Amino acid sequence: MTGGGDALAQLVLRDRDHECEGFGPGRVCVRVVAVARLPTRAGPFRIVAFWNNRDAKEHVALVHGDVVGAADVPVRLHSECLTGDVMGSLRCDCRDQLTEGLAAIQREGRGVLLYLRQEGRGIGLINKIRAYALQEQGLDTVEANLALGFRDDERDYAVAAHMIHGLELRSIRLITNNPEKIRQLTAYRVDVSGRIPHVIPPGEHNRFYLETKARRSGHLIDLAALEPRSEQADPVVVAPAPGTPGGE
Ligand SMILES: Nc1nc2c(ncn2[C@@H]2O[C@H](COP(=O)(O)OP(=O)(O)OP(=O)(O)O)[C@@H](O)[C@H]2O)c(=O)[nH]1
Ligand SMILES: [Zn+2]
Repeated sequence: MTGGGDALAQLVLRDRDHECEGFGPGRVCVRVVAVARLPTRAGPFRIVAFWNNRDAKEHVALVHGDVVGAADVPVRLHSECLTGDVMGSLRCDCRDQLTEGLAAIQREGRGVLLYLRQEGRGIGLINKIRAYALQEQGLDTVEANLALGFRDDERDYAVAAHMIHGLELRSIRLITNNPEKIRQLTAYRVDVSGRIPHVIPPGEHNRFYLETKARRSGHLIDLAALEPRSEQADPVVVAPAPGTPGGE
């Protein structure tokens, strides 16, 4: 069965009364609370919903193949980006990273994408839009966060680590360019047995953003080696109506 459904369903039963000392400074503890099939454009997944004891954020895992109890499982940690993931914003590379992350897991034949509700690298949607406004005045992404009184990256991966332990992944190959994710997960006792690079070619609007990630935030991205990508290349889904611009 796609997604190792039975083993995942068992986790819901296992976690009914789960309570541990928690992970990280916030002592966050999560429970697997629901599992269902999720056919996607990228292929078949199962979606696993997690409850946590600290806030109302509903984190989920998309699981493909048999992963419970497995080693060297490809794992992508995706941080929520409403503007990119949902609206197709070209200011960042998040939507392409999400699509490519799911595709990579399908190619590998198994894997997990954790969709983490860490909008704006943990500062939230309103503050991310404030940061965008500052970037329009010439600040880069790091400077904008600092000007708002935040660290350049407020994300903590304790919840992700607990989710990985909750799925009983023995070791993971992390799909990322961000060494901080590997550092934090390792500190939370996740066995990171390898790294799979996750580089999206730059487009016109996000080139400076990607350069800033490489230059200032330590991401392992060699932009010079990448061919530029043509943006807005998503095929239209609905054909223009006759009589409208672009229509018959
Ligand atoms: N504060 C802030 N957050 C942003 C900005 N642009 C994108 N984000 C957020 O950045 C997060 C994605 O993180 P990235 O730094 O792109 O990538 P990463 O996940 O750290 O690294 P990889 O694993 O290599 O992809 C999402 O939560 C976005 O909402 C920005 O200009 N300012
Ligand atoms: Zn984004």
